[in-house]
Amino acid sequence: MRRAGFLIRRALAIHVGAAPWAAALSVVLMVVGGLTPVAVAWFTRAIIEGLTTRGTTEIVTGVAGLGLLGLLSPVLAHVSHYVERETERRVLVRTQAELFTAVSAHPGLAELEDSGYHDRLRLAGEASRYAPTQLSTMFLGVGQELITIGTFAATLMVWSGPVAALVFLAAAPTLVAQIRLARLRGAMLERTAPLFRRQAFYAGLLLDMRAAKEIRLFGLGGFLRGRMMRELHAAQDQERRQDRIALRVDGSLAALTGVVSLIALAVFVRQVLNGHGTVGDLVVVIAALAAVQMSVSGLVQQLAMAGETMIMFGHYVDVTAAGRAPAVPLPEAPPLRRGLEFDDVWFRYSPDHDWVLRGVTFTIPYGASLAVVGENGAGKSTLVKLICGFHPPTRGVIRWDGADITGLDPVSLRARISATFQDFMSYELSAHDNIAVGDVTAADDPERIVTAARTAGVDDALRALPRGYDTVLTRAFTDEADPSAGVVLSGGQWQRMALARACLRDGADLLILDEPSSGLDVAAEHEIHRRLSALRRGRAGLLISHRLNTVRDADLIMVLHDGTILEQGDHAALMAANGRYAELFRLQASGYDVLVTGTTP
Ligand SMILES: Nc1ncnc2c1ncn2[C@@H]1O[C@H](COP(=O)(O)OP(=O)(O)OP(=O)(O)O)[C@@H](O)[C@H]1O
Repeated sequence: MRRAGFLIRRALAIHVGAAPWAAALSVVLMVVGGLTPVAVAWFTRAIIEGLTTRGTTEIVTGVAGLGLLGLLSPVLAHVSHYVERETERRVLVRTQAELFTAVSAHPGLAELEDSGYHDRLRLAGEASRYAPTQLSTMFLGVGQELITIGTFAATLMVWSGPVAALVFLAAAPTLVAQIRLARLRGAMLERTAPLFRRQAFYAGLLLDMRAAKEIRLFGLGGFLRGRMMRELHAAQDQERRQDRIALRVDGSLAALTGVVSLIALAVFVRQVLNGHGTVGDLVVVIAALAAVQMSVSGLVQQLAMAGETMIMFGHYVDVTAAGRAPAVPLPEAPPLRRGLEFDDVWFRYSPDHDWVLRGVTFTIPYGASLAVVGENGAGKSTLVKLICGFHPPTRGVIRWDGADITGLDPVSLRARISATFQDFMSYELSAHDNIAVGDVTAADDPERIVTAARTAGVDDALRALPRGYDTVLTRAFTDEADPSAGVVLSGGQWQRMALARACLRDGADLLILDEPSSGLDVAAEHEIHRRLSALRRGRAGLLISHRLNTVRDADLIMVLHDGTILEQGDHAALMAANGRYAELFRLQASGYDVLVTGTTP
């Protein structure tokens, strides 16, 4: 109950904060709406009493009252509709801003890699569109129904206290049942969330341009569609089961209320026949019974929806509350002058996973470069995620100029790092914007964008596009008037774009390059590495690569194997040691000779 109260207060706060005048108007409309049915009943009674007793004043009062209500009601219905729509719009602006601020405020990746968080996020996203408005509207709706029921209760009491009590007691089980049903429905929504998420995933995959080639070549359409439909059927089965329970409960309780109203009506008709009351009184009683029945079913609907909406809104409140800035702001990361140090770092993605890093210790002195090599899954990219503060080390410390990075403000730390990730993004934006996302402060400085593109060796290719740097790099949003407007780059060109993004942050203290040239041809790779080693100069550099010819210039080379450092040293030392590095280097060099000269050494 305390949680329900908290959620309603939060929804009302969003409503009032987004549209204060609309909230005030809604309260007025609620009171007017709640009093209207009883006013209609009493004015009708006045007319009937006037007609039977020839009382002109009563007839005039009744007709004037009904006429006024007849005029006001439709106008107020339109005003109310407008106020609701305007409130929805303003609340949506507020909730979308709040939700996406919270999502991007998460400093790490742990939440985003958690499927439970994605379910909550999906529900929170849905809730942000309607829940706060619906909850506050329901709160007002319940208020309106209670005013109507209260005023009619007083009316029925005038004629027969016990019958009035019976009518209201009959409504009690309905209300209790609705609260139970709302809980069941909430639990059902949580069970169906993962099913709908997977259904959306398969649907998205079927529509994804990047997946289109493999889906067609491997004939995956039917397979993926089958999985999508399986998830949809499973989710709908849960919904159907819930709807059938609601049908049984609601149907029985509605019949009970109907029977009780019928008994009450028979009692009142008998009372009038026995001379205790007039035809006008009977009209009011009939109106009261009908109104109470309507209001109870209105309340039932409001409460049924309120329970469900509250659970959905709860996800919104939880998601937006998490990821807020810490109460005590962390100190900013200082400029890197000494270096970056890993001190006995152990890491696993969760307690259920195996260790990925097992006691890794190394230092990248400022001004020097470290190259990390090792087989697939050795933990190389995980090192990058830890340096960027996406995950904290499970044990051990990473120091940035001597300071533990978990104690530093992550935003300021990342501002001092530039990186190309192995799984870099290809944004469906213009070529200019695709580079500018590396440092949005350069968005209005074409000179910096072009310089970065030149360093990454992609400037010529971008100039040759139909609209140069303004060409949109996707065919998904093509302009019908100009079909050449959208262009798709090659894999290697996209990799250069990712490099250009990293080059744009030319003031960064640490440059991280994770497989920066895996998609480039041999000549291009050589050229790019020449430029990148110039870029690394005068700062700390971390290069991860499977192509050992690209790492030989690094000051220190580290071979990672199953999360531990197998060997380290510069190229010459490692070759002399004749260990794993030397073995791999010779293997690759022989492959290269076969490729280039057609001879084996
Ligand atoms: N988000 C994650 N959650 C759980 N396990 C993960 C996650 N990311 C990576 N791993 C696991 O961590 C291990 C190391 O992965 P990592 O990407 O660091 O390897 P890598 O050395 O960069 O490999 P590659 O050369 O193939 O890029 C792998 O076993 C991988 O399955």
